[in-house]
Order: sequence, then structure tokens, then C-alpha cells
Amino acid sequence: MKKLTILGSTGSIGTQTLNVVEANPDAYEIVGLSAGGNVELLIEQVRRFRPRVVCLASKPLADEAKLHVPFGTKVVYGEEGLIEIASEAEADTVVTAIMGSRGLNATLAAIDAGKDIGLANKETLVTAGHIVMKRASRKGVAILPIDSEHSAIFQCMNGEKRSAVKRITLTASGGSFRDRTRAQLEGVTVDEALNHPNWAMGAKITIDSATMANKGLEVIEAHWLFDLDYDQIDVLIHPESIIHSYVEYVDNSVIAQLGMPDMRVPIQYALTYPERQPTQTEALDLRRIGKLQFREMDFARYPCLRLAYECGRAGLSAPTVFNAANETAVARFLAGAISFLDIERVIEQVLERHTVAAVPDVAAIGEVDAWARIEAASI
Ligand SMILES: NC(=O)C1=CN([C@@H]2O[C@H](COP(=O)(O)OP(=O)(O)OC[C@H]3O[C@@H](n4cnc5c(N)ncnc54)[C@H](OP(=O)(O)O)[C@@H]3O)[C@@H](O)[C@H]2O)C=CC1
Ligand SMILES: CC(=O)[C@@H](O)[C@H](O)COP(=O)(O)O
Ligand SMILES: [Mn+2]
Repeated sequence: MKKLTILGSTGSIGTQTLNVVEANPDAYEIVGLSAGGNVELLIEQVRRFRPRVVCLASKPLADEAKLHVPFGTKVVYGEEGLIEIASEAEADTVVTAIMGSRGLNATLAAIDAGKDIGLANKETLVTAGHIVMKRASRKGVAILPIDSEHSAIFQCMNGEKRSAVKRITLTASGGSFRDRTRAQLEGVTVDEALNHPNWAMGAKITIDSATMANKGLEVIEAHWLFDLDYDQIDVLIHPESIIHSYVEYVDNSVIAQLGMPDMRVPIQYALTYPERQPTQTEALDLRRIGKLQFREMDFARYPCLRLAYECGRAGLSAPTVFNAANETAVARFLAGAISFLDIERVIEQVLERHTVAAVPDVAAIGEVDAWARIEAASI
């Protein structure tokens, strides 16, 4: 029986991870769960899965939860609480499904405590891939990708030598505005932007899909996960999201991973790796799908992707600034404070104000991240 802690159990990835657990209750035990502010759902999850410890974002939320959780469930809160549940002695694997770079310290704590990581929280790798990957390798823990494209690449590379890889291609649905011109993006609403064509996800990543910042974050995530140069990481628009990504080898063989767009498949693969287990998801029927389409990526149409490649190549503090500026801009767009096209303008302007600095340690990342958020909020 695998013992799991889920950071961000009330979100899209968190709830789908619990679906996977519920579908195979003999295979998993839930040790820890964390939520931000959704106390009600967390309490319901506690009653169903009986974790030993749960975490909420603040003390008042934790105090509220204490009134309702069964006797014996420990309730902690804040960054310290998150670190405590991430390093809880009993867990074998920690699923990182918190949104944003605030998941970094808890991810590092889980690695230091020897836990394997089911990694959904791509922002932690974007901001600190050099630290996360080095620590994981030193500790001998596995970083198992949950992000659909990275799970696909991971599956396609299974048993292959890294030196045999020529390049990888990450597929992109194109997001909610894929059939609009840039001129048609003026004045789009939050609700329109949240209407992803293929995936039901949290709000922030859905906006990132529409700006293509998500693919930019994923390019940097792939650089760290698979130790590839940016020239070896390509992106392609594939509106159906059936081919989740593919690897091209030096002999020109291409291995792709296909499936219906359902995150329960990559989540489960990260939990069962190197084994596979049946799932209750829909099987792929290519006769019914009929045709698969592909479009060249247009970097002028999607400046956030261009900026992400530039930041990835620049390395050092640049990806932290890109990520923090993006998180802040997306939050402001969701709050109705700026327009959709302002997201890319904010990121670009914050990057212009930043001088790329030496390889940051965790403290320096925190400082650069905080600076970029203040700048992004001021524009
Ligand atoms: N959704 C998807 O299909 C995919 C997601 N990912 C990645 O997975 C991660 C999670 O995404 P997703 O599940 O969509 O996001 P959601 O917004 O749906 O969920 C985010 C989770 O983080 C918690 N959270 C938010 N703020 C805080 C905080 N201050 N302190 C502690 N916890 C907090 C939320 O708690 P609460 O709701 O209780 O406030 C929730 O549990 C992201 O990094 C995303 O890029 C990657 C691939 C696919
Ligand atoms: C499901 C998943 O992995 C998301 O990151 C997905 O990739 C978003 O879709 P886009 O292809 O639109 O970015
Ligand atoms: Mn993805």
C-alpha cells in the first residue's frame, strides 16, 4: 500500500488524485492533505480519507477546521504547516498540486525527507529547477511528472538512452482563444478565457493555456526534468490534445504518447510507476476521433511563449521573474483589474526592469520572486 500526502488536495489535480485513490482503495493510504482556503471540501476529504495531518493556509482557517475534523486528526497551517505535512514520516510519495511557486519550500522539504514527488506544480521547477533536481538526485528520490506533456515524454523515454534523444515536442491545445486573431483578443472576458476547449483545470493554468505562458512554463519544466537544451525542446499546436507529446530519436524514429485528455491517467502513472494499472477513464478510439490536426506555433501570436524561451535560455534569475510576474498578472486579470492582453505586457515590462543575476539559492529566489510580484502589481 502506497502512503500519500497531497499538497493542494482541494484543487483540480488534488481532487483527481483522490479520485484515483478512491478507484483503487486497497493500493493507497492518505497520510496528509493540504488546502488553501476551501475548509468545507477539506473537511469532507478528511472524513472520507482519514489522513493523520491536514494543513490550511492560515490559523483562522485551521481553527475553523479543528471544530469539524475527527478527533486525532492534526491540523496545521501556513508555510510551516505545509513543510510539516510534506515531510511527515509516514508518507512514501508527496503529490505537489499547489498552484504557483509558493509550493517550492514544501517540495524541497519533501525531497529532504526522502519522499518521491508526483510533480504537478510546474512553477517550482521553473523557479528552482537547478535546486530541486540536484537535491532529488542527491537524496535518491524520484521526481515523477504529472503534467500531461511531461508524463508523455517520460513514458516515451522509458528504457531509452538520453543520448539517443534528438528532440522532444510538447503539444499545445492553443487554449481558449486559439481561433481568434490578436486583434480579437482586445476586451475578452475572464469567463471566455476560462473556457478551455479540452481540459477542466484550475483558473490560473487555464489562463496560462490561453496566453501560452503554460507552454512556456512547460518548456522550462522539460529542460529540468529531462536535462535537455532549449534547442531540443519544440512546441506544436495540436487542437485535439490526443497526442500528449512526443520524442524524436537520433534514428528519426518518433515515439508519441496518446490518450483521451484526462489527467487521471498521468496522475495514476506517477503513482504506480513503473507499473501500470487499469483506470476508469475513457479509452481512446481513433476511428471516432477521425482526424488529428497540427498547426505551427506562432511566436508573434503568443509572446508569452517567446519570453519564456528567452528566460529559460538566460537561466539564472530570469525564469523566477517570468513566473512571478505571470502569477501576479494572471491574478490581476482574474480579479478584473487588468485586461487579457495586459498579462503579456506586465511580464515583458517586469523582465525589462530586471537585470539577470547569479544562480539564485532558495533565499535569493524568494527575494527575486517578491521583487517581481511588487513590480508586476505596480504596472
Ligand atoms: N489542473 C490540471 O489539469 C493541471 C495542473 N497542473 C499544475 O498543477 C498545479 C495545481 O493546478 P490546479 O489543480 O489546476 O490548481 P487549482 O487552482 O485547482 O488548485 C490549487 C490548489 O492549491 C491550493 N492553494 C491555493 N492557494 C494556496 C495557499 N496560499 N496555500 C496553500 N494552498 C493553496 C488550493 O487550495 P484551495 O482551493 O483550498 O484554496 C488548491 O488545493 C499547478 O501548478 C498547475 O500548473 C499541471 C498540469 C495539469
Ligand atoms: C493538462 C495539462 O497538462 C495542461 O498543462 C495542459 O497542457 C493545458 O493545455 P494546453 O495545451 O492548452 O496548455
Ligand atoms: Mn500540461
